[in-house]
Parts: sequence; C-alpha cells; structure tokens
Amino acid sequence: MDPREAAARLLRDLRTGGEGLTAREARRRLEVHGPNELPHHKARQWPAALLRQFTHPLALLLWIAAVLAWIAGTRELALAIVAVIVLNAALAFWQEEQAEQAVEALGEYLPQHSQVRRDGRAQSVLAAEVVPGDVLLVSEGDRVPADARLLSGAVEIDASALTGESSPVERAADFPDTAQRPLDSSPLLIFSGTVCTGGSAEAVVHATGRHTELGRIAALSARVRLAESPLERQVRRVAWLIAAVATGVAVAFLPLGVLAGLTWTQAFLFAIGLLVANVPEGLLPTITLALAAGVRGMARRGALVKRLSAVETLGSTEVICTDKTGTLTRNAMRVVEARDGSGVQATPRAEFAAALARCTTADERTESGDPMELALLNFAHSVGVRLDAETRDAQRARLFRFDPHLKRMTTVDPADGGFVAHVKGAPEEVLARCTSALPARGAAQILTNGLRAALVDVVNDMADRGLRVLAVANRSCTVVPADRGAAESGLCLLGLVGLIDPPRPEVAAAVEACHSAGIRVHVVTGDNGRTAAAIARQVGIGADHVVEGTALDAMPEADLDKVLTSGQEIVFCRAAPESKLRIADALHHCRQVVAMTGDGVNDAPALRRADLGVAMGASGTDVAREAATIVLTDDNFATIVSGIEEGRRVYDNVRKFILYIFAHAVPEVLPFLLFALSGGAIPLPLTVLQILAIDLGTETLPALALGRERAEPGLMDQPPRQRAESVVTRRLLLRAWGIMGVASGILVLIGFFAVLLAEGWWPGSDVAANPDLQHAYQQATTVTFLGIVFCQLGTAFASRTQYAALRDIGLTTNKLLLGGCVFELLFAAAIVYLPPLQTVFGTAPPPAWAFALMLPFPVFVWAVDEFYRGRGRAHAAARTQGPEMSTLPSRYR
Ligand SMILES: Nc1ncnc2c1ncn2[C@@H]1O[C@H](COP(=O)(O)OP(=O)(O)OP(=O)(O)O)[C@@H](O)[C@H]1O
Repeated sequence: MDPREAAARLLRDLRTGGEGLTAREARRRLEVHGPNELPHHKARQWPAALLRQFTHPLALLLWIAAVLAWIAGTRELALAIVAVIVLNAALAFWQEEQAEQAVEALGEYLPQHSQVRRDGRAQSVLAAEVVPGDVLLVSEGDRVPADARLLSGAVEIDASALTGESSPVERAADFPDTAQRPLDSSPLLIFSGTVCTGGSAEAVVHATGRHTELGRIAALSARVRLAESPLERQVRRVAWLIAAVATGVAVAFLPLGVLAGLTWTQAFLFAIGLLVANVPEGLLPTITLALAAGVRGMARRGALVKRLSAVETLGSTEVICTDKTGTLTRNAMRVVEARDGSGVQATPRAEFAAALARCTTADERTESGDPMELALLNFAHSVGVRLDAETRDAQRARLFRFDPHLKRMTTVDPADGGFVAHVKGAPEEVLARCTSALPARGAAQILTNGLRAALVDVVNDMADRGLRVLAVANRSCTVVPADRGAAESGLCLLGLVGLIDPPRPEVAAAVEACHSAGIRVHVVTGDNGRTAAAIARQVGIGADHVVEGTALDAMPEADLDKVLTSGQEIVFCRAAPESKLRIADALHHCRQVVAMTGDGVNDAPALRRADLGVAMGASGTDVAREAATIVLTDDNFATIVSGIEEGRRVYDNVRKFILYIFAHAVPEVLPFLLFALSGGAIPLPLTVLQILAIDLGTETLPALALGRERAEPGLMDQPPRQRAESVVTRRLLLRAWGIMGVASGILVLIGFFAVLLAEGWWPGSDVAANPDLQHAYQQATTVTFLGIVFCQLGTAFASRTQYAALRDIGLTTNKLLLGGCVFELLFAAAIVYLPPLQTVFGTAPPPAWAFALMLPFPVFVWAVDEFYRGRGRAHAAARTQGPEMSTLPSRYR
C-alpha cells in the first residue's frame, strides 16, 4: 500500500472511511497489529553493560594489582582483589540497572493520548492504542503518534526529532506531491515522533509501532545511554584524584617499607593493598543510584524528571519563573462579573451572550477546550444562550484563532442574511478597535474619549481585584471579511466579563518555602499586570516590580540584567511567548539557575534554554513536554518546590556518604606511617587484607544507607548552593580527615598499643620471633581492625547531618542505616571468630577487656563531630545578631 496514493484509494485499502473506525474494529486491529509502541531493547544490552563494569579504568587498575600480587606469589591477595572486582562490578551493574529502570518507569506515569475519530466522534485514546485505519485529529501542540496521511486541513510540523532539520515544515492535504522519498517530505505525510507546531488537520494512520519511519530508525540506532550529570562528572574527577593519590602513596610506601625492615616482596604487597583499599571504585555507581532514587522520589511527588542530572540542578535552583493560570491558580475559571458597553454592571444582552457562545472553540457538552472559554460558555448558558458545538462550527464562516501576540480571537458567523464578526480578547486590544459601545439598554453610542477612559478605570478596578478581564465586541458585515484586520476593525463594544480563578491552596506555603530557601519567584504571564500582581500577592510573591511586555521588548539587555539581579520579585505581564526565552537567556547570562514553567508550543524554546524547563503534564502540549526536563503531573507550583527539596536532599546525601567513606582513610593510613616512621620498631598495626575487609566489606551497606537519609531539618532554610561549589568542600574534608579521621586514628592506636603492651611487648621487640608475642600481635591487629569498625559506626551517625544535631533527626530514623550497622558488626565478628576467615585475615579474638575499651569509640567519634557542628551553629547564631540577619540561613540561628 502506498500512503501517497489518492486519499479515497488509501482509505479503501485501509478499510476505513473519513468517519474513522468503530471502537470494536479498532480493538480487533490492535490485536492484529500490536500496540503502537517501539520495541524496548533492554535485555539484549546487559552483557555489554556488565562487561563495561569489568573494564572501566579503575577496574583495570585493580586487575593490574591482582596480576602483580599473583606474580609476587601471594595468591590469597590476588584472589581477594579479583573478588573485590567481581563484587564491585556486580554491585555497580545492579545500581545502574536500577537507575535506568527508574528513568524508564517514568513513561508509565504519563501515558500519551491522541485525538482520533471513532464511531463517528472525536475521542481521546492512548497513543499506544492507535491502529492503522484510525483517523487522527492533529492540532497545535500534539505529538504525531503514528505515520499518517493528511485527509484535510494544513499543519506546520517540527520534524527535528526525526530528520534533524530544525525549521518547521508545512504539510497540507491539498498540496501537490512531488517529493522523491517520503521522508524528504511528501507534503501529504506526517510521521510518528514529529510534533505539530501550528494549524490542525485530519489524517488517516497507515503505519504504527515499529513499522513507522521512527521505528525503522530506532531499530538501527543503539539505545540512548544515561547522560552523565555534572555531579557524576565531579565525582568521577574526585575518584580519579584519589586513585592517583593512592597510587602515589603506594609507590612511596615501597622504599619506606623496605627501610623500615620489610622485604621487597612484603613492601610490594603492602603497596598493592594500600592501592586497592583506597581506589574508590564503588563511589560512582552509588551516586548514580542515589540520583535515580531521587528521580523515583520526585515521581512519587508528581515531578517526572527526564534526566538524572536534573535532580541536582533542581537542588541548586535560585529562581523560578512561573506561569499564572493553572500553576499558581486552579485553572477553574468562573465568570463573576459582567458589565455592559458603558462599563455598568448589568445582565448581558442577547448580542453579548451570543458573542460568547460563538467566539469559541470549546465544547461545553464534552468539556473539551480552553477552561476559560468553557467558563464563558457556561456563563452564556446561564443567561439563556446555548449553542451546540457542532452546529456552531458548521455555521461558522471564518475563524481567526486566539493569537497570544494579538491577545484576541475572532469568529465570523452568519446572521440575518449577512454576517457578524464576534471578537473577544484583552480589553486594551479590543477597545483600541472599537468605535462604538452598546449599553445594557438602548442603542449603541459613540465611544468617546471620556467613555474610553472610564472603561479603562473599570478594567483596572476589576484587575486589581485579581479578576481576568476580557472585552467582547462585534461588527456586522455583508460579506465575510477578507482578513483579520478587516474583521477586527470598527467594532462595537458589547461589554466586559471578569473571571475569577482562585489560587491553589497549597501555593502560598510553597512560595513561603521558596523565600526561606533563598529562591525568588517571578511570574511571566500574558495576562494584565494588575490581575497578575493581585494574584501574585495573594500567594505571597513579592510582585515588587511589574514589567509590561512592551517595556520588556524595549528594554536593553543591560537593564534587564540589572532588574533580574536586583533581588526583587518581578511580574512580567502581557508578555509575548518570546519574552520567556529572553528572560531565560538573561538569567542564564547572570549565572542564575532558573526553573521555568511553560505549557504551550511557543514556550518550547524557553523550556530548552532554561536550566530546568518545567512542563505541565495535565494541561500542557506534547511539544512543551518534549522540550522540558521536568514534567509536573499535577501542574502545581508546589510540586516544583517539593522537587527542589528532593534535589537538595539527594545532593546532601551524596555528600554524607562521601564524608563517611573518606573518614576511614586516616585510621588506615596512620598505622602505616607509624610503622614506617618508627623504622620497624613498631609492628604494622593493620594487615592489608584487614583493610580490604573494612573498605569493601563492613562499610558498604552503611554507606548506601546514608544515601537514603531523610531531609535534614533546615534544608529549605539555607540559600541555594552556588553553581561553582564542588561536592567535596573544605568543610567536608576537615570533618572527614581532620576531625573524625584523627579521632578514630588516635583511638585505634590506643587499642592496638594497649593489647601489645599488656602482653609484655616493648618498642623494638620482634613480634615474629617470640611465639607469645606473635599471638598478642594478631590480637592487637584485630583490635585495630575492630577499632576502625567501631569508630566508623560513630562516623556513620555523625555523617547523617551536615549541620543539625543528631537529636533533631532522631537516632533511629534511618532504619536502613541501623540494618547496615548490624551487618557491619556481623561481618566483622565473622572475620574475627570464624576459623577459616581467621586464617585468611590473620585475626585472633581479642581479650574481653579490649572490647570494654572499644565500646565507647563510636560515641567518642560521634561526639567530637557533634561538638564541631554545635560550635558551627553557635557561631552562626552569634553572627545573625548582626544587621545581615535576614540573609543568613535560619538553620544557623
Ligand atoms: N481564548 C481566548 N480568546 C480571547 N482572548 C484570550 C483567550 N485566551 C486569552 N486571551 C487574552 O489574552 C491574554 C493572554 O492570554 P494567554 O493565554 O496568552 O496568557 P498566559 O500567559 O497563558 O496567562 P497565564 O499566565 O495566566 O496562563 C489574556 O489575558 C486574555 O486577555
């Protein structure tokens, strides 16, 4: 079948007609052709993904270490390293699978719908259920769900997803078709994956699912991999840095170890151990998983994130530019006030109500269409005028759609042998085109300057009360006007309507949360400045400055930058769709991280330009959803704020486990330094395999559990993180190494020496030569090992907060961490008490009193850090007594 053959033949070949299929036939075809989806190619890729885990550079470093250990004759160490590689690869593979699943599962939250004609009427069906032979109704903002051939109408199509060509192309049912290949563009065909950016058309579907052009291309191209986020990139860099330092330390240890009395082989093995222990190979997948968990958390709260990196960007959001209708307000419009042509409150005359009933594309019966137009239809109905949508559309002679630049819409309808143009739109636009006005009673009067001024006052008064005001006008004509200009001139003002759209109840609290989190909220709307400012103030947005669209257009870049960095909250009103792009651009230039909402086709460029494009899932167009990074399933402003909180929490948690993992470095390296610096007079307090047991065994689960920590109190009371700030800060290093690391290092050495000295050891004694001392030495290294495990328990609890006190979050609130600690202790006990493991790890059960000595270790390590954090809070509180109180985060107060 050739989709370019004559329409009638194609319809016959597809066994359908202009009225579409019956629902029953569509169901049958769905059975035959399968769902209109592209096949997932997930499972086939896993061997490659798993293999990647064994061959990434850090793993290769470990392989080299294993081979060297094997050559040096220590099979045990070589095998242990291979075990480490395998375990890590398995864990990383699992973590990445989880992350991918989290992102893939998002599709289920937001199924795409398409308009088709079935059983002779238009209806919305799941895009996955569109079948060949369906008649599609495509209009502005829709994603084309399948390959189809136009039957009537004309559309503008953005085919960039398919062809890479960025400028939209025209497609019309009545264009002559001279194209060579379909994709280059027969003017009659529209393809799955492209989007309609203007116009409307009907088209019959001829291919679905993998039989579409998109399906053919998708089958050829490999799966898109998760793009690396800046955080992951940063952490990768940190991981490399640490690997380089570990290698450096290991190489430096070689001569030092030999000088201290080790043989070259021993020193060599030791160096390898140090290297293996400190290469942070598990760091990256753990972070990917934390981000993916964040994606899941956000999806539960109604924000679908399309890229992992958006989680962290959300956390650093500084400015939100939001729409008004539907996002701040409920989008439940209702007419509450009507005025006649002279501005006096009155019940509308028949002409006025007829204009409302005709100048619309909404359908009251099916409740489809613009909510504002539905509210107007409802109002017309309440004053006695009702017109069924099909008759209205059939009678209409001409439609000039609502244009967001012109802010008005017009229909030309038949009346008394001639025609009437019905116009509605923003009052200033309509008034400027009126020459007369019709009062509630009597004949039309000339629209004098005095009356105009009075009407403007009335509009302002209504807008100040938060009402959206529309002016309605008409004009009789004998023939259908040739163009928009002719239809919309010399009008007679029929009156004004005021619509109320109450704010969403949860928005005020969300705005307040933004303010305490140091985030500014600007409103960008096509509505009147007074209305927008009134609504903004109702929900607590400052609206310190109102910028009209025309003023914005005339504003030089430098002035716009100044306004945007002034710290004020701004209402941009009567904004053209392009204004959003300009604002996004300016904020980007001022290096402010901006989340920008949008729902229309025209918003797509701004959504792409903003750091975070936020599209409306319920009311937005497919085009906006495609361009955005985040889709709100409930269109609610408050959901953005929940997303920001979630983003901050995830980022904080990444820091928490980096802190925890870093803290063990000091108590592990200090013993070696001591050994080397003492020239061997002090025996090595910790063996290589014991280090491996800590880093790659006991610590893994508590670290993962920290990635799931709940939000810390005061999280939303601090200013946004700076874009340039690294995930590893100086404060983090101070806490990890300088505070908890040093405390742990001292404690474990106390334990080690206490056991040795108690058994009669003295510096310089040869522990290998004396059998009694040999056992004491094994017990002492075991105490070092256990000491580190105990200290890390304290570190884990201290790492749970960055600023807050542990009592503020509760000791037992992270159940996963409690489980992780139990695992840590059981693992350590197995290494100390199970005979086969004793042989491998060189451990011996220490005396009971040593346990009594170690018991307070966790509390001590936690307490030093608690004291440090407490002092930080006290300092900040003292500073906030100063004049800059309001600029400091309240978590310090
Ligand atoms: N269907 C319509 N017919 C006629 N005029 C309309 C229509 N919709 C909106 N207008 C007028 O155009 C103005 C801008 O509307 P538009 O829908 O572009 O604003 P918006 O930016 O979406 O507003 P908001 O931020 O409130 O969602 C409105 O204030 C109104 O005066």
